[in-house]
Amino acid sequence: MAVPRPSAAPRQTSPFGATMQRDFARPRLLDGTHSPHNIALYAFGVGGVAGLGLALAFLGTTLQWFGLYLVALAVFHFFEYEVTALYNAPKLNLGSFLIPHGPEYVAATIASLVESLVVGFLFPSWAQSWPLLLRFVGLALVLVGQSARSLAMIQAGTNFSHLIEHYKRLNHELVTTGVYSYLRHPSYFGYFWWGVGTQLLCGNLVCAFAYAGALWYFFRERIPYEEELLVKFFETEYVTYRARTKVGIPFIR
Ligand SMILES: C[S@@+](CC[C@H](N)C(=O)[O-])C[C@H]1O[C@@H](n2cnc3c(N)ncnc32)[C@H](O)[C@@H]1O
Repeated sequence: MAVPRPSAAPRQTSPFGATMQRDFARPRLLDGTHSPHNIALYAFGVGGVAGLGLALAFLGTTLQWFGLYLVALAVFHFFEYEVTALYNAPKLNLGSFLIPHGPEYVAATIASLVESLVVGFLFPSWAQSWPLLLRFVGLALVLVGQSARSLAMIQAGTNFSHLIEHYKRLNHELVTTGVYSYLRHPSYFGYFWWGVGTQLLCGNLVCAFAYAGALWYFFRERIPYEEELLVKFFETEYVTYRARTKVGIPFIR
């Protein structure tokens, strides 16, 4: 999850990196990347995860809470794509689904499944003793986190990008209104609390701490790096804006 410093001439890579560059000026759905086959495949994947989650949750299985996590996961990825399609169409490509999301992300999802399985089948009394209140706190965090993230993407519009931009585009404007008037990184705030919330919802004590730690470390590295670039882009305008806003992730200022 380490993020290179600007001085290290960073280049962001992603399984979709090359496509992302190429797609920038193209109309969506009219190129090979957005072929009906590819769209169908991704929609099937997201829908399948949501369906599996709903089945686990509502058929009263041992993995019922993990099932709700799968539903939250499917909703998250669907919104990443759909909000980009509606509010940031020039940057839309299949990478907008944010699937896959990197090896750490896959490992985190598997870890959550493993903990849910171990606790559910080997220590069922521990699973039953997990306070319902904590599950509701988790659900509330998932809802707040998802809303903050989607709202940030909507309000930032074409100023939002899934990858950090290293050069200022002519039409890149500093967003300081709406949710950005309180939080200067609302999509990161949302993702952090959403992630922690999913594990409280599952009743996964180890993963709740592990997710909080990993996400905290990731954003503690990423935010100063992104802000260094934003100061270069917007100079005193960003410095002033930074001084009057919060991050909303513990111990990151
Ligand atoms: C993944 S988005 C995250 C945006 C923001 N950090 C957040 O959490 O909502 C990263 C891109 O957003 C841009 N960005 C971040 N804050 C911004 C702001 N207040 N106004 C305009 N662009 C911003 C950065 O230049 C970067 O290319």
